[in-house]
Amino acid sequence: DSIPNDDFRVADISLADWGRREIDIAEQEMPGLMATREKYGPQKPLQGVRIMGSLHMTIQTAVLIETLTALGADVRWASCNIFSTQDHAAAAIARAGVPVFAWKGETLEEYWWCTLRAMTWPNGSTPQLIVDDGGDATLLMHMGFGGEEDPSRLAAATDNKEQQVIKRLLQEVQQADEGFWHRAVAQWRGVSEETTTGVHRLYHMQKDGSLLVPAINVNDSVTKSKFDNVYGCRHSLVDGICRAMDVMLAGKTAMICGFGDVGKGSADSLAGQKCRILVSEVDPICALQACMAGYTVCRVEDALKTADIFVTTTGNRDIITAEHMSGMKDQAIVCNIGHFDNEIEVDRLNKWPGITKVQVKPQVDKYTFPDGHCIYLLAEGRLVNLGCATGHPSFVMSNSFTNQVLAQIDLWQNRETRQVGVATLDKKLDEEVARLHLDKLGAVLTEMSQEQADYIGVPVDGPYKTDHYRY
Ligand SMILES: NC(=O)c1ccc[n+]([C@@H]2O[C@H](COP(=O)([O-])OP(=O)(O)OC[C@H]3O[C@@H](n4cnc5c(N)ncnc54)[C@H](O)[C@@H]3O)[C@@H](O)[C@H]2O)c1
Ligand SMILES: Nc1ncnc2c1ncn2CC[C@H](O)C(=O)O
Repeated sequence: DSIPNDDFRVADISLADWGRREIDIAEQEMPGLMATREKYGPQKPLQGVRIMGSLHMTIQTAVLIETLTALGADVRWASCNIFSTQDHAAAAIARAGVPVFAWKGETLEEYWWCTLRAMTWPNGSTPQLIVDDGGDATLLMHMGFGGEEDPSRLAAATDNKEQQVIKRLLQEVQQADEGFWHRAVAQWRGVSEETTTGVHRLYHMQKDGSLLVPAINVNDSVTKSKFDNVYGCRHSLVDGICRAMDVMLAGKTAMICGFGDVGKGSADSLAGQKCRILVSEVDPICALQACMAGYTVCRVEDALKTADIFVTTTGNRDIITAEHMSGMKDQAIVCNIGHFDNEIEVDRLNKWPGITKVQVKPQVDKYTFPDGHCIYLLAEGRLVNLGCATGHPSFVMSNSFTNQVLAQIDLWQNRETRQVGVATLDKKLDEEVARLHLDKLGAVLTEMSQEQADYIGVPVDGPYKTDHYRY
């Protein structure tokens, strides 16, 4: 059980030493973050800044947190997924004195309670900056603010369980302190968003005029999305499926839904294990890319009788329906590596007439349909690499998180002038992040002569590409 405490809540604080030992290893694999501590540590650019994070509480995130505190920040943290916390990482961070509210296997009510606690300092103050992953912290701030503008918004009925949980929590806050969210937004200077789905949410709010603060889209730094989303998933998808099912992958047929950054890495992950790869796509360009990779492009419904493994990677909803699962091969494995669990119709699966569900082990559920065939759903449709394994390894997360730290510094240093809206980091910073990670791999860069630089029209020291260049 989690251990109640005045200003942190983790599963088991006695795991802290184990967490610390693994953080020590991770630091050796995260040169970008360690270089950022060395470069910016002395000047403490985030001195005293209240930063709240809503981002998977993993060993890698622990190194991010301790980089932010090394730069002077006053940090509080929650995870952005009910299954993604690594309890020994949370324990180590709590032991280091950072208020963290996260444990693997939170209920939805506990998840949103953790998010609110991470947002609320003991003296009642709230974050000046947010590090968000998927946009749940940004959502809570905006829904809270909106609920104070118009309380009927919180009273509006919804059949979505998570929305019900959030609205109940916000009504409790409103009863306790009706001006809380207006004061919170008045203190809030910006948010840096980690992932594709969270960035979609930000652009949507920018477009409908509801965005309340400046935001930096970290996902679209090349050294984030073309690394974490691709190579991180290539590494951690197969890890998640193997830890969950320990099934022989070679020779089996895998259906990858979506062939964007995550889909490309996911397809390579299972192709690397000699699976036959099918791909579904709505975008003809990505579909053509899948063909060029030698994969078969078809629809989910075309694969039901042939695919042994289904992986959703779209950031969209209802990709694998309950009907799809009712028509799948016996023993099919179904999982999602997109940010939210709505890619698979889990609620409708649970309500399917005559369905039976048996938990094989945590995050592995066996569903048997009335006709006798069964499917295995991993991590209840939540992102399988963090729910069934430990997510991406440290080196690739160092690229993502170095962008996060640079974004937090940028948001704070430009807080007086930056406009409300969504921006990305400069290409020079993107190239600097890549540069920080080359030595670790023994890469030796070539330097252009001035004549060469002039010939291709770029500065000798970069930026080396135009803003519209596609890597
Ligand atoms: N689990 C992880 O470690 C991890 C890491 C990075 C990103 N993500 C998440 O993964 C998701 C995908 O991210 P991305 O960067 O690859 O996005 P992306 O936009 O590059 O790719 C998504 C692809 O899905 C396709 N798609 C959309 N609807 C579809 C449908 N109905 N059927 C088939 N294809 C469809 C799109 O055309 C697009 O090519 C997001 O939710 C993102 O937040 C997860
Ligand atoms: N090890 C990890 N620590 C923190 N975040 C991680 C890790 N592995 C993947 N991610 C990113 C998840 C992705 O950004 C998402 O949440 O959609």
